[in-house]
Amino acid sequence: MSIEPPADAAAPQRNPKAPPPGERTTSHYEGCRGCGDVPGSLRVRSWVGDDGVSVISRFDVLEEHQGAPGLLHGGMLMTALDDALGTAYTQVTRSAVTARLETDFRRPVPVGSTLWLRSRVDALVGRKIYVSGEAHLGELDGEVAGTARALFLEVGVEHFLRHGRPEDLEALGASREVIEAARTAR
Ligand SMILES: CCCCCCCC/C=C\CCCCCCCC(=O)SCCNC(=O)CCNC(=O)[C@H](O)C(C)(C)COP(=O)(O)OP(=O)(O)OC[C@H]1O[C@@H](n2cnc3c(N)ncnc32)[C@H](O)[C@@H]1OP(=O)(O)O
Repeated sequence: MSIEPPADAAAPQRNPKAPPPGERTTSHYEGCRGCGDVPGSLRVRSWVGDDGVSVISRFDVLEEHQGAPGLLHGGMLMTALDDALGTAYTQVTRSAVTARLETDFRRPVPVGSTLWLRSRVDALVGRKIYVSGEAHLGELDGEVAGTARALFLEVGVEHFLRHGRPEDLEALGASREVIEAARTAR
């Protein structure tokens, strides 16, 4: 399925409630293995870009992220890109999940390096959010190690209530009655 935004799609507008340029973005979920502060997380950190719409993210590549000897696992790079692109859309719209993520792996990434990612929303069409980004080696204008394009689909809170585990959602403040009602809803 294509994830090319329609040529006449409206340019995304910045959400006035989003943090200002330069400010650190908050993790969308503390338990996230991309950006949460939990064991096993890649600990991707993000900041709002100078234009107030793009997002800059940092990923420090460690031993535990290897795929081949001394080199970053491709799936880990995809996780970092998914998270960075997901953070970019939260600057302009409500919650959404990744429907499709396309990644090009352009350069091997050595353990011990830092990746700087830049991501932005390209278009919003109904529930569809088209996002793209690049991962640069060492600095923001460093060599491009990977590029990604993604389609996120906006979902309501009922998506997480219906498909998620009750104990995780209760920890976020949802009552058991609300969770059960959402799980049994058609
Ligand atoms: C008290 C509770 C509080 C909870 C708070 C939670 C806060 C969280 C907030 C924010 C999260 C940010 C997270 C960012 C970072 C991490 C991102 C991830 O890892 S997400 C996990 C991985 N992704 C999934 O698990 C999706 C699994 N898939 C689905 O659930 C469905 O497939 C879904 C929702 C994506 C779409 O299902 P449909 O039934 O809603 O929609 P349909 O009808 O299938 O598609 C709508 C349109 O989109 C196109 N479409 C769908 N999938 C496509 C694809 N793969 N490629 C191209 N087009 C696609 C279709 O062709 C259709 O297009 P036409 O309207 O006909 O033009």
